[in-house]
Amino acid sequence: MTGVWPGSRLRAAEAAAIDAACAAGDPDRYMRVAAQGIATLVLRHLGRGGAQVRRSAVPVIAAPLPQRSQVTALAGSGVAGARIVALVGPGNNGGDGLYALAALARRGAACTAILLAERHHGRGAQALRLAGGRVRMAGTAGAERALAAASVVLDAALGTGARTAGSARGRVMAWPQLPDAAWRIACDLPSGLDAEGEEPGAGGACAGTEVQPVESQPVEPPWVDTTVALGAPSLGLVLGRGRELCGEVHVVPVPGLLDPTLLGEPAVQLLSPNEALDSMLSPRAGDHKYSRGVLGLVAGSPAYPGAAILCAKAALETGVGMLSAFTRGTARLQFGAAVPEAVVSSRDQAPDGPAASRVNAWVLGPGLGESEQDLDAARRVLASGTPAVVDASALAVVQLPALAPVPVESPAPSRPWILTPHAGELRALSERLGLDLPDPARWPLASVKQAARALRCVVLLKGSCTLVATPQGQVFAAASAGPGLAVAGSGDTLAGILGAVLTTHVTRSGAATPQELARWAAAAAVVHGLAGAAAPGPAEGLSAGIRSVLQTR
Ligand SMILES: NC(=O)C1=CN([C@@H]2O[C@H](COP(=O)(O)OP(=O)(O)OC[C@H]3O[C@@H](n4cnc5c(N)ncnc54)[C@H](O)[C@@H]3O)[C@@H](O)[C@H]2O)[C@@H](O)CC1
Ligand SMILES: Nc1ncnc2c1ncn2[C@@H]1O[C@H](COP(=O)(O)OP(=O)(O)O)[C@@H](O)[C@H]1O
Repeated sequence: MTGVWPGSRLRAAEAAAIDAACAAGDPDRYMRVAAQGIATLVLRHLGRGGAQVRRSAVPVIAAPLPQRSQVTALAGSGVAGARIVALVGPGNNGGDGLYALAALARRGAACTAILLAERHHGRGAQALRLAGGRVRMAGTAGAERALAAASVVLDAALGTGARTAGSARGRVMAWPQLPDAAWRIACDLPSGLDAEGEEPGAGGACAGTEVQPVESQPVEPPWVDTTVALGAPSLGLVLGRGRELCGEVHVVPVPGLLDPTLLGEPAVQLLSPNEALDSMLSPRAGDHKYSRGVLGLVAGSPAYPGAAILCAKAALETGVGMLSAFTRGTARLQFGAAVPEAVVSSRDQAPDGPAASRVNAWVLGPGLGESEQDLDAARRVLASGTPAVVDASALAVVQLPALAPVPVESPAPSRPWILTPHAGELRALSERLGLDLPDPARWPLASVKQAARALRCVVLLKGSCTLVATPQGQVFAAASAGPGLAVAGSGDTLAGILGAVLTTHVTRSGAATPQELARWAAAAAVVHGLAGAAAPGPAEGLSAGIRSVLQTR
């Protein structure tokens, strides 16, 4: 897993190492390592990958869309003569950019640094000049020409220091438009994106929004094809607009820079595709359908028959031993015809009828509807204490725990549930139960943590980066999904994947800790995102996407 921290924590954890490098007479020691990482990613784009890039060849976050710039033809054509421009800000982010350009100029690229402010990193600029590169002020004819001709643009205007601008707040930097036709790479994070801000009250802004300088206009962060996080990724890359703007994210290790004791626990842990796929249990040689696990489904209603079908198909593709569906009316017939593998019973059989006796875990909610009769079935299942995914309209039956919140050290959850709201559903839950959560659309991390703590169960908040919190405050994240998943029925598919993962795990290993539940939930969300990328289009196709993703294991 890759830890993600607020920018201020990263800055605090690197301060001592940078001070020590200064005292030793080599203040730019870490900056040169970071710059080498940036340069090698540019070289890889140009078709001349270096060793460091091969080591970090798998990005921690894959681009949500195919690369947006149009310059794919350049890839493979090599570095000699490539026109590379860096937009250089006044701080150390600009220093990274200057040193990276210097490294690329030494490899034969035609490199120009465009200074966005008078103040800049002098030694970095000197290194660039010595390597044969040019330094131009923004707004000059030379700068404009270089920018227009660039095939690669490095955004090194602002990094994690953007928010702590201090005296520079109010001074507006020259901010040229990045050319669409160039491949764009950001140094640490797209400039002007806030790396901070987990919760309201800490300065107003939240991670992943544009920084708000006190007196000047907010800087509009650019979108880029690739972001190179230096040392470790900051929260701005996963929250808010981060997923939309940062493209593919690579972490360049900068050994010795970050002091682990000052860094502490990450705010969020990102699950990689491989880690997620490893959480998908394959059947063992001796398995039979019951040892593999039976998933119970309280879903579908005459008004919404399709959601239960999408959910069931996703669960079957992910892999369960058996699926037992409890539905009603005309939905029962439709479900039986569409999912012939399932045993279909009437809703009032859940969870005590014979067909429910072997159910190891439940999914409640997809297409359930709002009638009291249907919601009662969900209530009965929750009262049974069997692990459950609580989705869609079933969220309406969740109540606050009877006891005061948080026996934080409790090893197993008394409520082995995974709630799966999107921001609107979490807001509604918060209002109904008087939780007083911050707005989940604006403060996803704070709201999901507070919800999990108050409800004393695992909460998965859906979004472009899906966050899963335990009552103890640990948060896992899935950032594999693209906006193609924003289609009706996509959430039902996630519930099905999650139901299958939950069922197979609890059947094999028994009671689960909240941390295990949360990790499985994040794994399911990663697979959901990968399935969306493999099978773009209507949600019906996501089952085929799941199959192709799981075949890569
Ligand atoms: N010093 C080192 O050895 C290392 C530095 N690192 C880099 O350093 C960055 C942080 O550097 P800094 O702390 O210098 O901060 P930044 O370079 O991110 O930006 C802060 C600078 O920009 C100015 N500024 C901020 N907002 C402004 C605005 N709206 N208009 C005009 N000026 C504005 C501030 O006064 C300050 O000088 C990281 O993001 C990373 O890129 C990494 O390379 C790791 C190693
Ligand atoms: N822009 C986006 N980028 C990535 N994933 C998205 C985006 N929009 C939606 N999703 C994902 O798609 C799913 C939508 O779920 P939901 O809103 O419950 O849909 P429905 O109820 O129609 O099935 C969630 O898993 C969410 O994380």
